[in-house]
Parts: sequence; C-alpha cells; structure tokens
Amino acid sequence: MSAYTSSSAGTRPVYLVDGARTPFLKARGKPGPFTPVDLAVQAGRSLLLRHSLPQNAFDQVILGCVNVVASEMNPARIAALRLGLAETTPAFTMQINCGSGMQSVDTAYRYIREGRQDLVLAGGTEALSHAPLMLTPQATHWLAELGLARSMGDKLKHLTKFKPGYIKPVISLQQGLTDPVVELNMGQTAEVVANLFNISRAQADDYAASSHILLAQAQQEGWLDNEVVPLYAPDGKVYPQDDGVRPDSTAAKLSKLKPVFERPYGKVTAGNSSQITDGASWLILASEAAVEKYGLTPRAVIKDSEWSGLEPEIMGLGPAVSAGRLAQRNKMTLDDIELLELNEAFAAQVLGCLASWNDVDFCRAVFDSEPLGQFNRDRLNIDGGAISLGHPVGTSGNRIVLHLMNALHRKGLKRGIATQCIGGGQAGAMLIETV
Ligand SMILES: CC(=O)SCCNC(=O)CCNC(=O)[C@H](O)C(C)(C)COP(=O)(O)OP(=O)(O)OC[C@H]1O[C@@H](n2cnc3c(N)ncnc32)[C@H](O)[C@@H]1OP(=O)(O)O
Repeated sequence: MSAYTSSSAGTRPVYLVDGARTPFLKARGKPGPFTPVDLAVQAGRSLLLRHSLPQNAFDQVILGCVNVVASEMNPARIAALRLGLAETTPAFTMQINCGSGMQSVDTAYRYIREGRQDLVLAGGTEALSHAPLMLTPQATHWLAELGLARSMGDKLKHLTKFKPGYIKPVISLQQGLTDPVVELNMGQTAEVVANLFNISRAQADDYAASSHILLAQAQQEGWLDNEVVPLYAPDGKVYPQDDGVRPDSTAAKLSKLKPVFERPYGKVTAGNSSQITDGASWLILASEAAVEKYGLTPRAVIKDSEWSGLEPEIMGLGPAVSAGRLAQRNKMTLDDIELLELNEAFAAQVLGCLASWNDVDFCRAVFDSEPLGQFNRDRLNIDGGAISLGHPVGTSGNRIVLHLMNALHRKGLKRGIATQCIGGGQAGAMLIETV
C-alpha cells in the first residue's frame, strides 16, 4: 500500500466557520428536478445568507463533482457566479470520485494554512439522477458516418447498416461505479472486504437498519436543522429533508432482500448499500485574518488530513488506513476519536474497516504496529449515514465533515475524524477540533 501524507507542520490555523447542505434526494429512475449546479446554488445561497460577506470576500471557490453534466462544465464557476460572488473570484471543480467533496475542503485547508488565501468556499455537488445515458461506440460511429454521407443515396445505403443492438444505451452511472483497472463494481469490492473479514450478512443488515433508525431519530429531534436547507423545485414543490430514510427498517426485513452484486450468495443488497442520490454541501473555511476582518465565528479548526492509496479491490478499507494513520500521526488512540464519521458506502465495508483495526496482520502491514483495537460503535456515524440518507458521490465527503462539526458541538465534544473510501483504491480522512 502506498500513502500520500500531508504535512502537519502548517503555519496558520484554518477554521471551519459554517456549512449547509441540501436534502439528499433519492434518484428514482429518472432525472430529478435539480442539476448539480442547481443543488450547489440552493445550498450555497442559504449558507451565504447567514453571513454578511461582501461579494468579493472569497479568495477561491472549490467544488467537488464527479458527474459533470454537459451544460454545466466547471460547475464551481457557474455556481459561484449564480451565487452572486465576484467575477474576480476564481472557481474550479475537482474530481477524485467519492473523495471529491472532501478533497475540496482539504485543498482549501492547504491554501489557507500556507498563507495563500484567507477565505474559501469549498463544497461538493452531485446529481446522480442526471448521469447520462450514452450511445455504444458502434452507434456513435454509425451516426457519425451518416452525417458524413454526401448524397441521399449514400445516406440511404448507410441507413440499411443500422443494427438494433445500437439502441442499447451505455449507462454512465453503472460504468462510473465500476473500477476499470480491476473490473469490479463498487458493490463487488464490498463483497471482497466482507469475505476478507468474515462480515456476515446478518451483521451488515443489522448495521444498515441502525443507520436508518439513527437518521430518523436525528430528523425527528431536529439535529439536522442547522445543516439541511430546503430545496425549491421550479414547479413549486419543496423538499425539506433527506428522503431515503426508512424508519421501519429492521435487520429481519433487510434479510429478505436478494444480493445485488454477487448472486446468489453475496452479502451486499440494496438495503445495506448506500443509496443513489442527488445533493450538494458547502463549507466556509477561513484564516484568523478573515475571521477578524469579517467578524466570523469559527466553529472548528482543521488539525490535519491524510490521503492514502491501497489495492482497488479492497478500496472499502481505505478509511481504516487513512483514519488510522491520521490518528497515529496525531498521537491519538482509537479511544481519543470522540466521533467518527466513516462514509457508509456499504455496511460490509464500514464493518470491515472496524474489523481491520483489530486485525494483527492488517495493522502490522499498514501501521507497523499492534492492532489499533476495537472502535466504540456508539461513536460511529451517530446520526446515520449514506445507507439511510444516500451518497451523492461528489458531495458525501463534504457532508461528513460538516456533520462531524455539528455533531461534535451538539454532544459537547472536541475531536473527531471524518473519513471515506474512494473508488479506485484511495481514501481520505480529516481531523477536526471544535473551538
Ligand atoms: C467509494 C464509494 O463510496 S463506493 C460507493 C459508491 N456508490 C455505489 O456504489 C452505490 C451503491 N448502490 C447501488 O448501486 C444501488 O443502490 C443498488 C444497485 C444497490 C440498489 O439500487 P435499487 O434497486 O435502485 O435500490 P432500491 O432502493 O430501489 O431498493 C431495491 C429494493 O430493496 C428494497 N429496500 C431497500 N432498502 C430497504 C430497507 N431499508 N428496508 C426494506 N426494503 C428495502 C426496496 O424497497 C426495493 O424493493 P422493491 O423493488 O420491492 O421496491
């Protein structure tokens, strides 16, 4: 396994000031009402309205987005301008698969820490329901040649070469969730992790049911109210909260679902996988100078971050690698992680990460140490996660940092880590402390 490690020797503190996200809306087989930019603009507008910042206050806008739609190239710039930010503020979009929304925060963190910038808007957006249907290469060639045919005769001759198989669309979402190097889709990598650490179907279903119960409770108690801002569709419909949660979920009900990725004996089902979802999330990051200049109230400080690489087949274990190394470098044991937001790509993968921290061989290979130990499940994803609220891939990394900040404050706690696996065999982790 290889690792890229950020320096923890930063010179300037970097504050998380505030953040907001849209509700996460389940993709229901047709394009949803919002494009990636629509989502980013609505989340950003509500966030910016909470602060009296001049138009040119931000030095930079960074937005993670995996599936950019053709009419919105560089969604960061389009969203920034639609949010009314100054034309002189540069904006770029980043793509590192499911890590995009956290990579935007980390990039902002580095710019500010190094003294290059003072105030950055960093987010993630994704409308998986808009992932395009594409033509097969054969169909594309056939269409191109039809366009090149000069005479009507040539065109008619070319029309006869059409084959019905050309109509079969290529589903970009399915392709995007498949690792082209090892030719496994993300669900299959979760099966690999489940087998490696003997995660049972019952354990995965039990974990998935608890994700729904915890999110339902958080919604009911209003714990997400300062985080989730409503979405307004052009037809007047309002979307007030995440709509994928199923409060009636139980392990018994989930046990009835058939495996999706490895039939008939696999353990990964629609019920214990993250949902395909649309949503956007933003965070405001500031230097001390920006905090003073604009009278902002910081809520947390970013202490450190870690990006790792590992075998693509076991990409789901990436959070164990990144968060483990981050904890070690900061002289923390697992018990010192007061809250852990570990993105729930799949229940089996979350449980595999926990199991790996207790595994002699894994810990020796990755950390050159004894097992890190048993992580206290009461501190893990305390308000549910991507299994119950969905996983708009370019957004989730941003959401888990935002939610970690809010959850630490709610519980009166200090230190937490947000971490996520990334398709292709990578992972990111971020250590924050409340202020
Ligand atoms: C690096 C990373 O982060 S990797 C992760 C990246 N993301 C992914 O790979 C996405 C993973 N998820 C998926 O691909 C999809 O969600 C799938 C393929 C697993 C399932 O897709 P869908 O079939 O559209 O799921 P859907 O939500 O419709 O559920 C299918 C069935 O399971 C049932 N079901 C799902 N959840 C539950 C639940 N909690 N309780 C009871 N039934 C449930 C549904 O009711 C549905 O049944 P029905 O068809 O009778 O209505």
